Amino acid sequence: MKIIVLGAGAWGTAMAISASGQPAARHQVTLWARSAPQAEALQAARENARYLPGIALPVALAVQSGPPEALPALTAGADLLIIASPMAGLRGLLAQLRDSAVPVAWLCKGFEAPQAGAAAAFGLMAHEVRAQVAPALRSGVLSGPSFAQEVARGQPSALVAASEHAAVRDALVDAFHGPTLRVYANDDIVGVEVGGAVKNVLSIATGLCDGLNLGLNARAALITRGLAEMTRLGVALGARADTFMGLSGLGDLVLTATGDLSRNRQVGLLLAQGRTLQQAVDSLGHVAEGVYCARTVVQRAQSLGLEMPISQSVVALLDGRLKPADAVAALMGRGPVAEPG
Ligand SMILES: NC(=O)C1=CN([C@@H]2O[C@H](COP(=O)(O)OP(=O)(O)OC[C@H]3O[C@@H](n4cnc5c(N)ncnc54)[C@H](O)[C@@H]3O)[C@@H](O)[C@H]2O)C=CC1
Ligand SMILES: O=C(CO)COP(=O)(O)O
Repeated sequence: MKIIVLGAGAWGTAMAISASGQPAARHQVTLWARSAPQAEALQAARENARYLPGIALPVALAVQSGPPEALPALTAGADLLIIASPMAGLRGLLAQLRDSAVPVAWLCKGFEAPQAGAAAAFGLMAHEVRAQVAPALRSGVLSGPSFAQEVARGQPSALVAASEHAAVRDALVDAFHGPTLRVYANDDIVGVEVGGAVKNVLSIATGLCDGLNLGLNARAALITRGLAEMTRLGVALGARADTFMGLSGLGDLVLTATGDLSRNRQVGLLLAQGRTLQQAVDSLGHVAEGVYCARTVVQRAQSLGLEMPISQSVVALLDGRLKPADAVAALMGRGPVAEPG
């Protein structure tokens, strides 16, 4: 297959390495960076020293750059396009690809920030952005528990490919399923996207919990009640409940709530140490999507009449309305609730 990965951060680079194959070549893969100097640095070092240091690019992996306006021409002969930008870059890239006949999948996990002058009062899921700017595109999402460093090193991982189009799901399985990476198919794109977005907010909460040394009981309670929150929002938005017991729900939540490679978890750990949000974000050098989508998660829940107490506490913390210890007190001080619920 001819695959073009748009976005040369940690995750785009890791997925390009995985599809390209090492040592045996698998697919014909091009990694596109929006900045020419970044593409030149990648090409010269054959390594993404800025975003994924210490991992060599496969010999067969091509690197390109160019203005986004050139993407329709660059991508015309491909079999599959992968958008690997943060959520903030999705709308612009989809707009460039709106007339493409090539299947497209995005890797970003979050809700888009509310757009100035938009009809909707709150931010959108990725497939809702696609419906606005590229309604004819055949598209989907690839998500699930997957730290870039581990996938790039060929350590065993599993992902979920979600799309309403069987052809898109099949293209993603053909492109990425292999000896070290399993790709499961799912037609519940709402569930997979909600799982990928909300787990980022919950990872900030568990980072905070661990940074405050609240203990393993507290972390298990946060993960479990967080999963209930995530499922409640997803089902209200049209997802199937069982999707949240899969890779992009429980799987990604467990990974990023407990794994120190998670940038969102790192934000929580740093806030617990008394760093400001700005200091925490600046020290990462990578995007932590939970910081940008937490408010939207809560707004969408409130617009549906739902409570998401953990996510609401994260928003209050990010906004500076609550100090870490007060966020814990607010959660523990809630009245009794029946389970499941
Ligand atoms: N790093 C990981 O392990 C994983 C990340 N993801 C998701 O993938 C997305 C990207 O994450 P990373 O690659 O880790 O981020 P990163 O912070 O390592 O790199 C972001 C990349 O996107 C580029 N970029 C930023 N704004 C852009 C725009 N407007 N248009 C085009 N490109 C733009 C940057 O130049 C940079 O190359 C995020 O939504 C993240 O949640 C998903 C699974 C795993
Ligand atoms: O989504 C991820 C792994 O599945 C990466 O999580 P972070 O963005 O928190 O690093």
